[in-house]
Formats: sequence, structure tokens, C-alpha cells
Amino acid sequence: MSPAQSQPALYLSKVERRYPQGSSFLEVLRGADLAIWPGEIVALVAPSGTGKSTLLHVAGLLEKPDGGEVFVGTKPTASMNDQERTRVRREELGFVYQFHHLLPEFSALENVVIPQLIRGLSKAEAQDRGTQLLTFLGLGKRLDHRPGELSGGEQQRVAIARAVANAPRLLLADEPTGNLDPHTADRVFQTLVAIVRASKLAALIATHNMDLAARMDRRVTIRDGLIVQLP
Ligand SMILES: Nc1ncnc2c1ncn2[C@@H]1O[C@H](COP(=O)(O)OP(=O)(O)OP(=O)(O)O)[C@@H](O)[C@H]1O
Repeated sequence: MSPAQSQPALYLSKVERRYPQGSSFLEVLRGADLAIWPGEIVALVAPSGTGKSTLLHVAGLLEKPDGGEVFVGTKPTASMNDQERTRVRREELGFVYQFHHLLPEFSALENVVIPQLIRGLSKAEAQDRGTQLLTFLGLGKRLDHRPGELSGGEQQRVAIARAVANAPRLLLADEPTGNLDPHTADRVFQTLVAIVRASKLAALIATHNMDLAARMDRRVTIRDGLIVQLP
């Protein structure tokens, strides 16, 4: 086993998250434990309101846990300040949402290049990598198209390329195909799996789509604020 594989890409240890509700608190996560290993694609499947988005926000360092620890690789993040969390988020995490949030005035390639420039890559390196990624995702002939000139599935593939452009350790996705028709959703999911496998990323993907969940390596749910493995 290589050193990279001997530690989880993400490890949530006894994570707690609660929100004020009237005079008390709504306890959404009550000690959630979850490890995701490099190369693994894990489906997060749970009824509405049980805490999927909360879990993704905590795992994505967008919200701090009220208790427990979130390790990205070996790094404990709970006591990091905002600047450190932003750096880990930018360098080690990739995000894909139901709606792509691409920059409408920039081309597909520019949308993938910009985060790499922010990370400090040269323009030539960023363009090379962006072109390779978009070509891998079947968009080699769409590099110069703006999001408004692309289909929904193509836009979502650009969003996937953007999310993995900085070679993150972990991809977090919230209903990445939820806005697409079943056929397009299937194709986008296939490309998502292909890129995760090719890059040896770890992925946590929240979905209501049981067919897609069945094709991932593992399925987990949230029950009474805890992570429970599904068959
Ligand atoms: N910022 C907040 N303040 C107060 N309550 C919140 C906040 N965010 C989420 N909640 C509550 O926490 C619970 C879990 O919300 P969350 O959005 O994580 O659920 P979910 O499983 O993602 O739901 P869905 O599948 O409908 O998106 C819900 O009852 C929600 O109302």
C-alpha cells in the first residue's frame, strides 16, 4: 500500500453540528464518523432534511463542526482559522453542485483555467491541463464556447473539469446530476466516475438517484445524526 493510500482522503471523527432552533438546538450531526479512501466513490443517500448538505458543508470546510474533528488527509481542520481553511479548500477539495455556477462571460476553457491561475500555475500550464481535462470529458471541440452556448450536460462536465483542475484530494458533490434528464445524467455520471478513477481522487456524492448510488463503491446514510453504512 502506498503512503497516500494508507490514510483516508477525508476522515470525519465524531462530528457534531447543531443549529439554533427557538430556545434550544436542532442536533443535525451527533457524532458522525466517516472515512473515505483515495480512489473511493461514496454515495450519500438520505431523506430530505436529515443533514446531507450539512455534512457536505462541514466536510468541505464551509461550516465548522460544533464538536469532533475533520481531517483532510492527515490535517486536522477544526481549529484552523478562515484563511487556513480557505487554503485547504482551494488546494485539496473540489466541489460540484446541482447547478454548475460557471462564470457566464468566460469560455469553457477559461472557466477551468481561472482556478488554476488563482492557485499559482502559469497560464500555459493551466491551459494545457484545462484542454486535457475538457478533452477527456468529451468537450475538446467546445473549449471556446461560453456556458450559455453549451447543453446542460456539457455545462456540468465543464463544472466537473473545473472542480478537479487543481488535482484535489477529495471531490464533494451535491446532486451533481439532479438538474439533468436521466440519459444526460447517466453520461455525466460516467464521466465523473472516469475522472475520479483516472485521478485517484476520493469522492463523496450526495444523490437521491438510487441507480447512480448503486454504481458507486459504497453507500452511506444519515440516521439520528450518525453515519450508517448501507448495503
Ligand atoms: N443554517 C441553518 N440554520 C438552521 N437550521 C438549519 C440550517 N441549515 C440546515 N438547517 C436544518 O438542518 C436540517 C438538515 O438540513 P440539510 O440542508 O443538511 O438537509 P438535507 O439532508 O441536505 O436536505 P435536502 O435533501 O432537502 O437538501 C434541516 O432540518 C434544516 O432545516
